[in-house]
Amino acid sequence: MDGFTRLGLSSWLIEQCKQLGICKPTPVQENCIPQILEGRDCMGCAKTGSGKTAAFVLPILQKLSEDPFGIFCLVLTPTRELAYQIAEQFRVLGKPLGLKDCIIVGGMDMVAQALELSRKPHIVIATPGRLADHFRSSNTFNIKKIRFLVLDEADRLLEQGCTDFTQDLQVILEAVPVNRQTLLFSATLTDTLQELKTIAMNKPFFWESTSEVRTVEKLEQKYILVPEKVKEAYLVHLIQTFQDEHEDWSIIIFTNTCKNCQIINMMLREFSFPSVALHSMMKQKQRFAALAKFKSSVFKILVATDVAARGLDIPTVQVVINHNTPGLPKIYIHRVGRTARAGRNGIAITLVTQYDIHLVHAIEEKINMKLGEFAVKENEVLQILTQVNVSRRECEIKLECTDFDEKKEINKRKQLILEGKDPDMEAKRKAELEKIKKQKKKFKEHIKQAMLKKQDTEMHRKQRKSQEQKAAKDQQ
Ligand SMILES: Nc1ncnc2c1ncn2[C@@H]1O[C@H](COP(=O)(O)OP(=O)(O)OP(=O)(O)O)[C@@H](O)[C@H]1O
Repeated sequence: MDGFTRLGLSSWLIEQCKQLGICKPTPVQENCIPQILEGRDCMGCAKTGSGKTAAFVLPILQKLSEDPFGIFCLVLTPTRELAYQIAEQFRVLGKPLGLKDCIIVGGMDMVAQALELSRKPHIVIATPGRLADHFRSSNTFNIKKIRFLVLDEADRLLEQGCTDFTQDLQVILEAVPVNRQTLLFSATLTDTLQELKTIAMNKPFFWESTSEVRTVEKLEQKYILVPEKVKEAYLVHLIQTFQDEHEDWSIIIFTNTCKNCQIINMMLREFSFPSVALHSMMKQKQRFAALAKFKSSVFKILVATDVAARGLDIPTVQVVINHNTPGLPKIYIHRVGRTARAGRNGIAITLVTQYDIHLVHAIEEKINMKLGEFAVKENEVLQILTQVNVSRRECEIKLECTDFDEKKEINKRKQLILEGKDPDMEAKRKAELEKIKKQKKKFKEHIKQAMLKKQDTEMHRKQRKSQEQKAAKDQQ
């Protein structure tokens, strides 16, 4: 019997899978699909690029085909780009059903979205913030009868990171029926397991891929130890090398801030590299356009913040470069998971400064393997060092001449107002917190120094005593 038939999927769905080159189920699909078809809640934790999306899309489509009504399923996901990608999988696999889907994400026209929602699509794919806004502002639709609630990248949706989804999630969870089927997927579920169990309350089936190493086998993982000030020269050298040595190449570079992302992209363009940026300070239309150009290989380099770290499935990406070492191992796992997907090869190179070595140790402990050192021709880097540093500085100055920082400040204030907070009060509160933090740090340092001094005095006292005892013995 065919792999997918064995799992209980209908022939029309199997035919759709074949058209996408999906012929044999991956382990997460093999284990989760039958349980979902049986009606159980499910938590699936499997490595990046292992087919988790189809593991929930396929059984949902099958159930929808048996009893079609809208709104049948709600999928929540942390980023806008990911929402579009998931919608595409539903569309392609669900084509024979005449599937109606609706994407509800920030940065797009809210009135048009409300209209679409009122037309009762079968599947709604949303980022929590915008969907919660719809609930707060209108009552033209409801999701009281949905059969499935999916949280893709579930752990991220529960985290209180730079974008905190928890309040919006609360609004949404109050609007969905209790007797729904809840499906939670991610490559890094385990840290948030207890919280997730409060959402998937119906004795969830939990499946985790059993593998010692948390990243995929075909991913080569390397690091380069570099001083902070010469990172860009190494970056340019690495890209140049890949360009020279490979015909068909495609790279994602992860950076720590929107500003850095913008500057690095500007700088790479100065060196005539085909690069494009993706970060949250860009307008949504620009974000989609950038990603589309990268996906279609018009641009071979995507410089991105962590907005692109999770879920994006771009098979042509062979290299991931971490311009900064991620502060959390799970962010590392998702970032490097943008390459070596679905059994392909890939390489991830992390630029590490002397201050980040402890972060690398934490990553190695989490993924259960050591990163190897990437050999670099230092003399070649030295040759371009000055040119690259000048170029970076020029780009910084160019950016300072635009209203980038101002825009950032305005965006922050807008966000605070949306959250019902007073931006000026918040700024005051932040400044006070900062002051307290500094005082605490100073106090800690003071105590540390006092302890060291005490230890030092104690050691000297012991040394003196033992010398005196020795002298007394010698005299005797
Ligand atoms: N059974 C299969 N056989 C071959 N390819 C598959 C199979 N299932 C899914 N794929 C393909 O594998 C790729 C990765 O799948 P997907 O994006 O669902 O990964 P994921 O597990 O969600 O990864 P991430 O954790 O990064 O989000 C996609 O291009 C998808 O079409």
